[in-house]
Amino acid sequence: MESSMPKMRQQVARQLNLWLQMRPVPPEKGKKYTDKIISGKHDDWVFQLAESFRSQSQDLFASSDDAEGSSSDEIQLPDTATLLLAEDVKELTETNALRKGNARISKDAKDVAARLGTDRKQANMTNEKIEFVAAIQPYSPCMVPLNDLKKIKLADLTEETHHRGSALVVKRHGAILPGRVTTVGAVEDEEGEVEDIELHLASAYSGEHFLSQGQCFAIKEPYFTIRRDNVTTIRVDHPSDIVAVKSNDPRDHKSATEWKDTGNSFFSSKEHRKARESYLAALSAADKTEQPLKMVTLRNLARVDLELGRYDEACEKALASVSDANDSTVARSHVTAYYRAARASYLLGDFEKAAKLFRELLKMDSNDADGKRELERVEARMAERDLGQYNFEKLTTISLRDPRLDAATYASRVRVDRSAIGGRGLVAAQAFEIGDLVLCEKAYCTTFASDKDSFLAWKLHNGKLSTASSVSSFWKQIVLKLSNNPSTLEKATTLEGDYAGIGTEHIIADNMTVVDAFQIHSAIERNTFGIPTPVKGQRNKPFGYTAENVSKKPLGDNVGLFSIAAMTNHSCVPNTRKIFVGDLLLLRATRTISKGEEILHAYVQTDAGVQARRQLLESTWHFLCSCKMCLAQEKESRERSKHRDMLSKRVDELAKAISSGSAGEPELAEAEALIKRVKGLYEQDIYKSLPRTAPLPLQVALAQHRLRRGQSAKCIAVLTELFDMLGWSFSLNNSKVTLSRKEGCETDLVPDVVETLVGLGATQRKSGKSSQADQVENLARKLYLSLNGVPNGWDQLLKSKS
Ligand SMILES: C[S@@+](CC[C@H](N)C(=O)[O-])C[C@H]1O[C@@H](n2cnc3c(N)ncnc32)[C@H](O)[C@@H]1O
Repeated sequence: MESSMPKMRQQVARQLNLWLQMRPVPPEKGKKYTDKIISGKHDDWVFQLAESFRSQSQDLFASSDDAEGSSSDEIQLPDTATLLLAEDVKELTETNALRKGNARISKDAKDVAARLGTDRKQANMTNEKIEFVAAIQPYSPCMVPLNDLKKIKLADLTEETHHRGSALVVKRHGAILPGRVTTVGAVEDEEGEVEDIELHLASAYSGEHFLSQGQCFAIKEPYFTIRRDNVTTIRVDHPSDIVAVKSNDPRDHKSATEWKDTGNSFFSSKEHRKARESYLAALSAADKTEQPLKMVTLRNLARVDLELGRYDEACEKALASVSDANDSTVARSHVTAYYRAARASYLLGDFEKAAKLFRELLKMDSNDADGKRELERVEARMAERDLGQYNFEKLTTISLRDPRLDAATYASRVRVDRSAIGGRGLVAAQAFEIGDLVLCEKAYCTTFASDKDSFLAWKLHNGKLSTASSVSSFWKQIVLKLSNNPSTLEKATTLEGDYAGIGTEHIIADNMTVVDAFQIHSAIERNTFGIPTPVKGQRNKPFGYTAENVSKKPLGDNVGLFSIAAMTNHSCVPNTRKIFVGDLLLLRATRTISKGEEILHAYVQTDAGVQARRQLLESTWHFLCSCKMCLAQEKESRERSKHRDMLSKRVDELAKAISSGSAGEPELAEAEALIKRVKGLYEQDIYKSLPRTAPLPLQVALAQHRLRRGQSAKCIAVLTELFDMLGWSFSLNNSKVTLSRKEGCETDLVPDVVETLVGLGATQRKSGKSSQADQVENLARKLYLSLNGVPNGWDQLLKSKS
């Protein structure tokens, strides 16, 4: 173990370095932390890493807050759970190899309980550590019903294996330690044998419930293994591997009415899972004569399923409750049932069904205010879905309070097809102009760092320690959402990943949808989008809102799954730019796109060097980027790019001087010469129409300067050259204004360019050239939209320049 430590440290340092490259943290700070890890002053180097991440995170936020003059003491560190290290995994594999075929050693129940008590104390003591998740060798969930499995006992667990074809029936023994990543505890079987149990991420929701209830449950095809501390344990990773078992306890024998009433009181106290189980028990206890009771219970079940996010079932149960004519309160209860079924359909995004059900409801009671309001809501979603009619101003404001927006997906302008670049791709179903909305997609699932139940975890996967992020809680959320709503399974199961798992099949066993937690993990690794957080006082969009009412930036990332946008392949010179409004992802065209052309966006920041971009693309998405920009930059001599980098300092200095008004004629002449020099350092043959951004800051400053001086013609000349450098062909003469480009780019255009155009339009208007002014403004508006995503702030910008 000792000998491999330096290597491991370097690996971790590399990972951390890569991560830091992508963050707004000064390089010297990043280096400090990676050096610490490499030198490894303490034996427990991972603890040191966690600590350095902690301080690094604080520094990160301190540095962003400093700029705004606020304090960093607002940072909240997350709770913790399990620590499982690379070395442990290696050690485990070795120990397990030794164990194979040996008999399980019976555990002393008192010892287990005592150990759990100690663990609890330790868990509390280490409450400030960042959690670790270890992705183990994936294994399949059980796909057969409990009745088809052979019942075994704890004493039958003899090998470190998955015990396919068997099931254990157990209940909790002693305390449990619920964690966000892993819940540990002990279970006992009928024979009084005791064994440890670990419920990991996805299985924690269902498992914790059974454990905390002390209720009997079955573990299908139990995975018996050895923990890092050499303790044997049953490990559960898939939620559907845990099944409730009917209790034989006479105290649990109640009438259908009693169960229903119990369910109602659990519902009142917001104990929704317990309420659901009670209603289910009521349904199985009810006999044929109790039809009205069954109908009421079904409606109540639909209500609790809505609360639990189980929309498929909520809809089904609500509709099942309207089939009985003997119900004495038929009319009113049918309205309630339709309302619940319609709401569930709405929340599943099935607006057709929702509208149909609300209309049925209004036929029964045309005055129902809730029904009317909800039907209007559905119709608004349909307009968004069919016509792309969004009120982005309003949505942006709402998103600052609650990023999960009530909005529909608009995807009719694109289709999924085979791609010439790789696998499937998103293709334009129509032609687009610069700034056009190509796609607006509502996330299937999101985790925001500010969510109450979001947590951070360092992830250990295939021996590599990857970034600390909220993706772990996202994984947990998404598996839950898929299990709860089988009709939405393909939102994640059809996505590309490294581990195929159980594929796209809908498998139901014991009334539960089987979701392969490892398959989903693999799919989200490749397909998750990071969503930027608006930070107080910082523009998180080129022009857009400043996030005045966001008081602090929470620790961690915001992530979302957008299944349509996930089909988009990458290019470093993409034809769309992505912008987020809450949990909506917008793709705007950055150049004209023809019908049938593949839609591309940039997975990484395109202003990073070609090597850094390629490295990141390869490590996360496993492909070598061969877009035009990568090929050009690969061909270019390093001397030329180094030379440009050297000149960039002077470019920035001069740009600053010109913008502040302190530059005189000599500086202006130097600026013009420098632009020519930098331009000459790009090889024309290699770059052709690709963006060349090195002189951009100086060109922008110069164009603005000319405009301020009222030198419109000179301003137009600078702008024409600037656009040419960015790969655009721009022409502005007395009769016509045109702008077009062959290649797109996500990060080349800066807001200042658009502002200069707006200013130019205003100058033209003042000098009586109103038709030309209209054209310039129209063009500026398109660029504004392509850059900003939403029209917010455009009117103010126009007014400020007029
Ligand atoms: C988010 S998915 C995009 C959709 C994917 N092509 C599919 O069929 O599901 C990302 C994966 O697409 C492929 N991909 C994306 N951009 C690519 C590119 N420029 N060149 C080659 N493969 C690419 C890689 O396999 C990558 O891991």
